[in-house]
Amino acid sequence: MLEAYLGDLKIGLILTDRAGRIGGYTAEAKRLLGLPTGRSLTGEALGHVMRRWIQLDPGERRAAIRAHLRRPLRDRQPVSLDVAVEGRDLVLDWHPLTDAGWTITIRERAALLSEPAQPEGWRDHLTGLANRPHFEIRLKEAYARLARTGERFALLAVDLDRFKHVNDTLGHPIGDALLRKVAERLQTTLRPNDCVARFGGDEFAVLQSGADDGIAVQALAARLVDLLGRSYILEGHLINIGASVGVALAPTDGADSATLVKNADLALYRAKLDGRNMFRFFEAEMGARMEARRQLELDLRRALALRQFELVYQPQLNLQSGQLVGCEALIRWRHPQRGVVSPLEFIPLAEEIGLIAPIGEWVLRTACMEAVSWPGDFSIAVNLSPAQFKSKKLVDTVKSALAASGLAAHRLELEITEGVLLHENRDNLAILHALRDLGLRISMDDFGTGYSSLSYLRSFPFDKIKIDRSFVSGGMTTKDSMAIVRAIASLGSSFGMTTVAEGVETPEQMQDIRAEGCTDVQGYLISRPVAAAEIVKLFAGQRLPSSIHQQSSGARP
Ligand SMILES: Nc1nc2c(ncn2[C@@H]2O[C@@H]3COP(=O)(O)O[C@H]4[C@@H](O)[C@H](n5cnc6c(=O)[nH]c(N)nc65)O[C@@H]4COP(=O)(O)O[C@H]3[C@H]2O)c(=O)[nH]1
Repeated sequence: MLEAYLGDLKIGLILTDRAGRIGGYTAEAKRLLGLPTGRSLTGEALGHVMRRWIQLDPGERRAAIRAHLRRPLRDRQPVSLDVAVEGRDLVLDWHPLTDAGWTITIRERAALLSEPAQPEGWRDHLTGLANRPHFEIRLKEAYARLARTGERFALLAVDLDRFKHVNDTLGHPIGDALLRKVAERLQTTLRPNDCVARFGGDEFAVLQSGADDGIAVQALAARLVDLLGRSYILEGHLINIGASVGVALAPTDGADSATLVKNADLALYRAKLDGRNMFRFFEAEMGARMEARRQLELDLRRALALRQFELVYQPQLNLQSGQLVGCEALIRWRHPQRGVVSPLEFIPLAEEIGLIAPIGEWVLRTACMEAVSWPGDFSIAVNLSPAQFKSKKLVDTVKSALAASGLAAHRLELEITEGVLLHENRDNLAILHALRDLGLRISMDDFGTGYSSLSYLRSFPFDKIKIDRSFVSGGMTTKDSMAIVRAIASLGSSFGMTTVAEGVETPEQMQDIRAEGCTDVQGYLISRPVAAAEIVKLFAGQRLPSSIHQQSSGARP
């Protein structure tokens, strides 16, 4: 008989006939499958033998295993299955034989590892998920399977959004508990041959096998984002985090593990840049875009030292007096090859790579130095990015810029956006109060575009509200926009704040803004942002377009 013939070959091997009855097997196969040594398997149906240990699995997985095997076995295609039998991680491979039977090889995963590791050595200690070395082996196996059977697969790189915040505010024990919960949720999405791993920190990865169509991969990616983004309750804390997912498909997005991992990471990076809490599939141009960004980052790191920044100034007009009252400083980056780079392009990058503090300090010092030489009492407004509030030095930097330039504090205005007050940030509120105590003014920029603009007015006594230009020259219907402008202007007037309408481009817009009760305007109609020498001339001569003079003195054009 075959059993005697195969003897005690040290591999797990089972042969079946076309009807699925066992014709031969090795003792190792019995050992691995946890079957009693004395019992002969010859003539038994393989399905019957398998049922015993499939039964050990929870119901959901049992059905999944059957579904996983059904089609390949029917179509006589090779198929692999990962199962746990009596604590052993096994890999079973079915191969069709020419006589219509099958060979089934059974291997213990430990034997697949190059170094003799215990199962615990494959696990992430905190969550019990696979760890990176184990995941890499599974990836290699998936590639081997792909070569053998053509079975495609997907790699989903998962990163938690705002995890660091939970760790920082609620402490590491809660952070750890949260990671365990995330692991549990991830495991519920698994099918028999999938693998989920924690790479460390809040980085996870899922290997989705049998990903022959993008639809199944997309469904899993969407499910991960949804599942991990649902609220968690841990030790009485309601915790809301999100998850970003980057997807790379094998073999299209990577012919080897390293490329696939790199491309899934690029897609993940894109998901984060696009606003987090979403998934993105890898696209070939992501690599090129990443490279372009890396180059921009290198250039930006050198820009301060190479003196490539300059400031332009955009004046603001008081509607009642018809006089210019001050201006906003806006940064420009004059790059030798790229030309003038917009702050919208490089400020977010500077925030991300930690360069905003030195750049912001340069803006502040330069603006104060320039403004001190202007005639009269014109104010100078400087934008502060929320990231600048992270530095403990902000108040000292402002103090020092005022002292070094000799600019009177009441002439300096700092513009902040809602990011500074998001989540009722107490530290930032304390910094704002300390800044105001220096005698300068604080204004709320881009008002009306945030989530809860009105509530910010309650949390801090702003001196000025700047109404976002989308309400003035943006796409909203004029009627709706003007209703909002009117509401903000009346709010400002009852709080005793100046209200500046931004982005005024036409005499008609200016006329409407005046009718709604705003106190000041800023926009291309008054002047585009201009160089320092030019703003001095504007202030000295008050040379404004005639339509503005007519309007500001009350006449209708
Ligand atoms: N279509 C139109 N646009 C108008 C008009 N009037 C002014 N603008 C533009 O609107 C932006 C106003 O600045 P912001 O809302 O503070 O928005 C600023 C601000 O958030 C940021 N930014 C600029 N300079 C600095 C800086 O020194 N530090 C920081 N942290 N952010 C800055 O970059 C944003 C964009 O700045 P810019 O590109 O200079 O764009 C400026 C200005 O050129 C108009 O009538 N029509």
